[in-house]
Amino acid sequence: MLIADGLIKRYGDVTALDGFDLRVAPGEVAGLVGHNGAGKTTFFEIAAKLTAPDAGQVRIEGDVGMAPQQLALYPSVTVRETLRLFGGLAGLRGRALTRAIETTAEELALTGVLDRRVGVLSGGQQRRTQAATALLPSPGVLLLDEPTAGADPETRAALLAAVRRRADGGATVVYCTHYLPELTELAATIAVARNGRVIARGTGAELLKDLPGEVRITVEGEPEIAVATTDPTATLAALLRDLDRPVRGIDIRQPSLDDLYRELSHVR
Ligand SMILES: Nc1ncnc2c1ncn2[C@@H]1O[C@H](COP(=O)(O)OP(=O)(O)OP(=O)(O)O)[C@@H](O)[C@H]1O
Repeated sequence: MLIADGLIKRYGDVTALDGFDLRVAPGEVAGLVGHNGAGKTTFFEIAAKLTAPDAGQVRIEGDVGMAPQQLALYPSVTVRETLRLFGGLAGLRGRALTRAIETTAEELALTGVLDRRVGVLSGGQQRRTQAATALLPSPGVLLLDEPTAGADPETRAALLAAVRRRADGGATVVYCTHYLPELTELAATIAVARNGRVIARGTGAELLKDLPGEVRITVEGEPEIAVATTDPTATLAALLRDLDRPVRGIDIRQPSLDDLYRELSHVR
């Protein structure tokens, strides 16, 4: 469980967090989205106790595993040594540590590179190694800051599956991304951050409920008609009733997470 309550964090005259609240339950993946500078990374740093808030608090049950946005790995040691180090720091020893390294390497497709030095790995392999350091000890709380940035589709799929598996095993996960379809794949709830606060929170369906979709109709000899509506079926029926020319095409577009994001961030 993770509860952040009224976090405030200032850097000089920049207010990075301005009353940031977030509650995430065990077994839940909360997708944290928001514009550059919204305060997501600052929240992670406070939750992981890397920095202290000026006000407010974070309550966490269990250990924290964090994959920071910037790769933070030692280039001159092997992947296996890296995982040994992080697993050891999390308290794993002996056979339990060896088994955790093997399982995590397997699920993140790192088995073939376990004995290669981190510095010679591809960007995607380094990304997976970074994620593995956080996932390996199966911590109670996972903070993942854009873990799939620059990852190819296979890497992305492996990472998402591994994250979902940890949540299904009871972990509390906060997953930061600018790539919204990932949140659907993760069956994540959503927290939208803006200017240092969480301004919308819920499941995708809850947040999309009041957002308009669009109905488009092409009628012979007329320009296309496009109508924004929260009730596409009723709107379509009304439009069809009033038309006296043959219809050439109908397109109904439901609102998407991208629309939600644009609406809430006012990025147009
Ligand atoms: N150590 C720091 N010193 C000064 N300012 C900082 C520091 N860390 C963050 N900030 C500022 O705080 C604000 C929030 O930054 P933060 O990195 O938390 O945003 P973010 O939502 O993670 O952005 P991004 O999507 O770009 O990763 C920004 O204006 C940033 O410049």
